[in-house]
Parts: sequence; C-alpha cells; structure tokens
Amino acid sequence: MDRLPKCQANYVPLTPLTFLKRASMVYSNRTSIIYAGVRFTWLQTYERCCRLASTLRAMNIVKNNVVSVLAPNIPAMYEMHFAVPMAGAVLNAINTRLDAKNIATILKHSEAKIFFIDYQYVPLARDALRLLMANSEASMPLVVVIDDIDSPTGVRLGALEYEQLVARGNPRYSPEEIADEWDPITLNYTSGTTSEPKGVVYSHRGAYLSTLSLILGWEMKIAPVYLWSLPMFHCNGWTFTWGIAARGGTNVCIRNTTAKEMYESIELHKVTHMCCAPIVFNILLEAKPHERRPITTPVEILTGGAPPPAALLERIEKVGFHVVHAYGLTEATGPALVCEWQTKWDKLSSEEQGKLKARQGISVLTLADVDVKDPKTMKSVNRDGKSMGEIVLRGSSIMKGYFKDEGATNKAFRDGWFMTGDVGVVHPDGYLEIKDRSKDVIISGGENISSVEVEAALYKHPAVIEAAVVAMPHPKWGESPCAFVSLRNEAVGTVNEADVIKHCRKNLAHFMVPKKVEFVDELPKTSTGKIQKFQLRALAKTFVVQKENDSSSSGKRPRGKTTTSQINWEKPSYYHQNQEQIMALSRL
Ligand SMILES: Nc1ncnc2c1ncn2[C@@H]1O[C@H](COP(=O)(O)OP(=O)(O)OP(=O)(O)O)[C@@H](O)[C@H]1O
Repeated sequence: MDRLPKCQANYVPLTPLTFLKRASMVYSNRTSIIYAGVRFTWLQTYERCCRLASTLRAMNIVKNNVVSVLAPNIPAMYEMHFAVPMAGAVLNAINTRLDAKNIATILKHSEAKIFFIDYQYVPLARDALRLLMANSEASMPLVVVIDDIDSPTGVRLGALEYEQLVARGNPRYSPEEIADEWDPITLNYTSGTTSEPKGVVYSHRGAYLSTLSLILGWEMKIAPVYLWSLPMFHCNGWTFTWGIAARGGTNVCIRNTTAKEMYESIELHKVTHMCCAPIVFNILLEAKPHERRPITTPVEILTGGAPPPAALLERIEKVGFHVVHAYGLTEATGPALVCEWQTKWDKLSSEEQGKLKARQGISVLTLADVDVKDPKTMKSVNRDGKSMGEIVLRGSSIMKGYFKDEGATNKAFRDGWFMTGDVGVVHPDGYLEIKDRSKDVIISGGENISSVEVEAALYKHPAVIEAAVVAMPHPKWGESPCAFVSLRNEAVGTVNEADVIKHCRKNLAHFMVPKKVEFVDELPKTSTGKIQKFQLRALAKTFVVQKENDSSSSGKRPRGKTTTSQINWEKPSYYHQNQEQIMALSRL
C-alpha cells in the first residue's frame, strides 16, 4: 500500500483558490458581491480575478513577489485575495488605520512590487511613498489607484487604475499552478499591541485548512449573506474572504463600520453572518435611534480579537444578534479556538450563558493540539479552571513564520509548539479561558490577578462603557489593580470612584478589587482597536498608594472626583485619524 504513488489525479496542493473556480461553476449566477449599486455573480468575480491575475503577470509579477493593497472592504480588495495568488504572488493587505511612517516601513520590509491604493487613501499613501522614496535602500513599488467602482471620482496617483488593469486582462487566463501547498499566499502584519508589528506569512495549505475549519467551527451553511464588518486586512478577514466563495455566499461590502451602514445593510440585504471585534458591539448598541433597524431574523456574529466581557455579550444578544466567540492571533490565521455551544447550556440564565460564552473555547479542526503549559517547564497545567499557564498551539493553521525575522520565528516556536504569549486556564470540561497576556498579569502579594476578570466585573456596571485594568505599584502587595474606566455620557458626574469600587467588591474577591479607579474620556488603542495597556501602565506607575485602602494618586486628580480626565495619550506612530472616528463612535 505504501508504494502507491501520488499523482496529479489524487494529490492536488491545497489552496483556497480552488474555492473560487468551483464557485464560478456551481454558483455561477448567484450574487457574489454587493457594494452600493454594484453587483457581481460568482462567474463574473472569477473572470475579473482571471483578468487581473493575467495583467499582473504581464506586468512582470512573478512567483513570491509581494503585492500590497491599502483599501477598505470594497470589491477590489476581495478580488485581490484571489487574483494576486492566482498570479503566483503574495498578497499583503495593509491596515488602513496605520500612519504613513508605518505603511512605508511595511512597503520596505515586504519589498512590495505593486502598491494598490483605494482613492480615499491616496493622501496617506502619497505620504508613505514620499517617506519610502527618501530611504535610499528602499525600492519603489508601482502604484495603482482603485477608484470607487460605484461612483468613480477620477482621483489618481500616477497613470494606472484598477479597472483598467481588470479590463486589459484575459478572462480565460489559467491561474499559475501551485507547485507546493507550502508556498506563501499572504503576508499579514500583526497589530503591534505588545511590540512592533511583525510580518506573518501564511501558506496556501494553512489558508485552505483554516478556511474550512472556520466554516465548520462557526457552522456556516450554504449561501450566507456576509456583511464585511471585519476588515479584510485582519488575517484576510479571518479567512472569510476565501470562505464566502467556498459557501457560495454573498459578500456585502461596506466602506465604514458605522452603526448606520451596518444596520441598513443588515435590513436591506438580509445579512445572515458578520464578524467583528467586541468594540463593534458598542457601536451597534450605542447607535442613535434613527440609525437603528430592528433585527428581524437572527444575525450570526463571530467575535474575537479581544476578550468580550460577558455583560456585553448579554446586551448584544438581547438586540437580536447571536454571538459565537472565538480566540485567535494573526499567527494562527485568525481564530484558533471557538467557544462551541453546548445544548445543555440553553437552560441556563442569560447571565450564566454570557459567562460561559466569554470563555475562549476549544480548538478549531485544523489545530492538531492546544494546551496550557507552564512556560518554564513546558508541563501542562491542571484542568481545574484555576491553574494558569501559557496557551500553546500546534497545527496546520499556524503561520509559516515571520518574514525576514528568524530570531522572532525561533522564539515563537518552542518544543513543537507555537507560544501565544497569552495566559489562560483549562476548565474541567476542556474549554480554555484566557486570563491575560503574559505582560498584563498583575501579581499582588504573590497572587496572580487576571486583568480580564476584573474588567469583566467592571463591564457589569451599567454606567461603564469601556474598562481596562493594569498593575499599579503598591507598598505592601508589590502590585495592585488599577482600573481605567470611561463612562456613558449620561453617567459622567453621577458615578464616582467609591461607587465603582463598591460594585467591584460585590463581584470580585477582595484582593482583586482595584485600589484605584481613574475615569478617562477615552482609552488609548492600537490601529486594530485594542487597548494599549503599556500606556496605562506607564500612567499607573505614577500613582502612589500610601496605605491599604488609600488610593490617592500622585496628586493631580483627587479621589472620588466624578469628572473624567482628558488624557492626551501618546499616539503610537501607527495611528491616524480613523482611529479617532472609531473611538468617537464607540462613545456615542
Ligand atoms: N477572544 C479573545 N479573547 C481575549 N483575547 C483575545 C481574543 N482574541 C484575540 N485576543 C488577543 O489578541 C491577540 C492577537 O492579536 P493580533 O494577532 O491582532 O496582534 P497583537 O498580538 O495584538 O499584536 P502584536 O503581536 O504585534 O503585539 C491574542 O494574542 C490575544 O491576546
């Protein structure tokens, strides 16, 4: 038996590109993409991708060349997820919330040969290209502007425009053969929450398997109507760029994730599925009455990227959304764990259900194994829901490695495991729960305090809209929890520090209760909307607790004051005004 050889009939390299070709045949007339007044079928999408791929080849793009794109969730961005690898190249979708300096750094590091730019991002891209040009070691990519396909604007940066390249190409183009499924398909840079963004490389095989296992993990049926509320530049839309083709679904593309645009799309197109970070729940929940639309049939939401507090899960489900919680990282091709629902939980109260759903869950099918280990001994921790260790993963959805960074790659892989840098526990039922990032754990009097647990208690307070907890120096305990909280507009002035501490006492063990609560207008965030705890930690270090139960700080803001502080958080270099829009929205 073992002598039977592989041949082209029985051994085809795994690649998500096969999903598109299949969709063009089996779902040829079904709507593939909706964007404003534009609609495509799966056959049209396939032919447009063939055309673009053939033009890229004609432009001397060869195997493993990087093609970068800076665009929101528009049809071109979707098509490039197929067309670029169909030309044999590697897609690098850049986060549109980065600033010019970081975009220039990515273009240089990735050695991008072509840079596609959505017309709205031309000013930002121009600044990035200027910085790149000033760097004598960097080579300049060819620039292509993507004009709005629904209402062309005429904005240009050079001679080339996306639709011209599509029109010029061959719809009968035969995509480049994937010789080896281990070949790279995309290059995605991490969020830079804990360090500088790193270039994560996915293989065709990893992308294919991760796509399938997420479809199964989320139980996504045939022909979903998928709203693009998650940026496609996040781990290729957590693989749903490829996944919607696999299911013959409809991609509803929107430029901005405003409450109005999301609610309108849900109503108009009868959206069945969407993905988002928990921060988007706030946008949906805090929508103004004229922006809201009733959710008449349940919309499935897959959420992840940050811990969703149980209280927030409860609130969003009451509106009519049905949430599935997943945990993952760029390095794991998006979600690696899904909190698979158990029917016996249906009988529980909504509060208990929220708590169970807030756990990060069990591995997706592509992972061969997941564990929580003591990072020093690499021994598995007890499955008691209490013993903490580092979450480690192994399997086909784990990245190939970090591009041009052997040191970081070697550090990330240890003893056959990928080290996530996240601290978690395993419950007796096998479900994992993340307690913190390694760097965020608070050690108070020798006890580990999970900032995520304290935050979950804070979110239960009806006036709290956002909360983050970090370590603050304490003369007796070494460290103690310090909470940074932003309040709903109507609660500002009515809730004080003592109220919040009293609320925490009711919901947490005494040693976990924050010794200080600082009210802020906004919390500092990364380009992907994650809270930058390093900035909070730096500020918390300046707070001095004199004795037990005295939380007076170094002096600027007296205890119990009910107004919020307008702190000018140091903006990271990868930060620009879109971020402010998101924050403003989340606080409306
Ligand atoms: N469901 C979740 N619950 C809690 N935390 C989550 C969840 N999903 C993701 N995370 C956090 O997000 C991290 C992955 O984020 P991402 O890959 O975007 O880059 P980053 O880790 O934020 O950036 P960098 O690696 O550059 O610091 C995980 O390691 C984990 O800390």
